[in-house]
Amino acid sequence: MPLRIDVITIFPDYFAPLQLSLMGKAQQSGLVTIAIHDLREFTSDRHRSVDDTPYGGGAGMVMTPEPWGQAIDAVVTDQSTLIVPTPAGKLFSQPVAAELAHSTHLIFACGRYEGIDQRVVEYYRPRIDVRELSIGDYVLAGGDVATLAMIEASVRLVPGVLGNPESLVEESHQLPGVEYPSYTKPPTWRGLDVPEVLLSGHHDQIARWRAEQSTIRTTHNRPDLLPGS
Ligand SMILES: COc1ccc(Cn2ccc3ccc(-c4cc(N)[nH]n4)cc32)cc1
Repeated sequence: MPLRIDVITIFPDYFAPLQLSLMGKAQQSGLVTIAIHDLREFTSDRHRSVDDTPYGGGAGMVMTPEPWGQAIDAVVTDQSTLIVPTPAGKLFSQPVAAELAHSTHLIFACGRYEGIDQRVVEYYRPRIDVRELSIGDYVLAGGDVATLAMIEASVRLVPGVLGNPESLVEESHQLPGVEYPSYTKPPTWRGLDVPEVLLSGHHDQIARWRAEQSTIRTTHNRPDLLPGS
């Protein structure tokens, strides 16, 4: 059963990259189907408006609920998971990507302006799985880039999408800490040599060196990922 993804956005062109590379191959292979929907197709006024002023005052505009209700109703089933990117959401992570990779149907609601009227989340929450997700503690201009990141991180975990599933085992965020540094040819580049141990053929020494390098890198860059932190 392929993973179906429906993306609802006012900027469909943001999702052209999903036709390229691994994401494109995943769709051609039939493992994943991705459909992009323009929210403005679900408006009913002459100006195809999707936003209005916020109740309670405040800067900016808020996206009105009805176009979202029409758009989500057009694709939702009882198997759907509705994902709403937002700076206020739970943090997206590799474990969350793995969960999404094993879903049946994902609907991404890509907001803009200051976000989407909260009643959209409130309306669907009793009916289907709804997840408000952040991709990090910084503020984007909308949910589109967050959706691209979450789709890429999740689809690459769909069984069969990655040619070599072996590469999933060692990568960062699956094992404690971050991955060790990588090197390839040439053995010397602008006077810089590849660490000798990697050319030695001693696989247990290489494994030990890589584990040490992972700990050094994690301690320096991501002490929060160290065991017991
Ligand atoms: C209340 O403050 C703001 C609220 C929203 C915005 C812009 N914006 C509109 C929709 C939307 C969806 C997701 C995100 C987002 C997600 C992450 N991790 N960073 N930024 C940002 C979004 C600006 C400010």
